[in-house]
Amino acid sequence: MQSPYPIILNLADKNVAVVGGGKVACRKINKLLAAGVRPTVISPLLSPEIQPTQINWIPDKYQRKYVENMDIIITCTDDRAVNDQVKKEATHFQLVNNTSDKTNSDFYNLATIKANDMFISVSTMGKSPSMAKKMKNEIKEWIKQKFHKEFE
Ligand SMILES: C[C@@]1(CC(=O)O)c2cc3[nH]c(cc4nc(cc5[nH]c(cc(n2)[C@H]1CCC(=O)O)[C@@](C)(CC(=O)O)[C@@H]5CCC(=O)O)C(CC(=O)O)=C4CCC(=O)O)c(CCC(=O)O)c3CC(=O)O
Ligand SMILES: NC(=O)C1=CN([C@@H]2O[C@H](COP(=O)(O)OP(=O)(O)OC[C@H]3O[C@@H](n4cnc5c(N)ncnc54)[C@H](O)[C@@H]3O)[C@@H](O)[C@H]2O)C=CC1
Repeated sequence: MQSPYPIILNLADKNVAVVGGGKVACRKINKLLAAGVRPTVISPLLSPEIQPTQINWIPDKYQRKYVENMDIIITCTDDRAVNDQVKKEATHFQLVNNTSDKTNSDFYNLATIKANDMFISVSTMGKSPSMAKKMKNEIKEWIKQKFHKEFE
């Protein structure tokens, strides 16, 4: 992403779908739950760490009809063709995070630190997610030492 536009979203009244129910879906779902969203999850299988009671689970393979009224769609199946299909079938008004193809994605997720009224995030603009995670952890340590704060 050459020229990103950074924002903080209020998703309280938005419909958010996650396509896929594996390891990556679990990470995205946890962040959505922390943002006060009850996501709709479309996946035949759910990883054991995902609590079915916390989501609206559609236990089926992706079909366009399941995401028609969604504002945001995060697609993270292990089938790249399905992820591409989700992106292709989305309307102009839907924002899609295609987790398996950063060149074909409307937005990226960030590595984040939340503490009281502070929200700190790191992005490598898609170049190295593991570096973003590493840097986030180093910043967290630095802030802890400097300000003696606890972080989520
Ligand atoms: C483009 C982006 C799209 C998006 O997901 O939004 C994306 C894409 C991809 N990630 C991949 C791999 C990994 N991602 C992580 C971790 C995180 N990934 C996150 C974000 C993003 N990942 C967006 C850009 C972020 C940026 O700009 O820096 C974080 C920051 C936020 C979050 O997910 O919430 C979160 C850290 C959470 C934290 O804070 O701890 C780890 C490490 C781990 O799991 O421990 C690995 C394995 C190691 C590695 O390969 O680096 C692959 C390769 C898949 C493959 O082919 O195997 C792709 C696909 C591709 O690059 O096209
Ligand atoms: N952006 C990121 O942070 C990262 C992205 N990835 C990408 O994410 C993909 C998924 O990785 P994991 O979660 O580890 O895989 P996983 O194997 O744990 O989970 C895959 C999930 O997709 C579901 N699924 C498969 N076909 C489906 C369909 N047609 N409709 C709906 N759901 C379907 C399965 O039921 C399963 O729950 C990887 O293939 C990789 O491309 C991988 C690591 C990090």
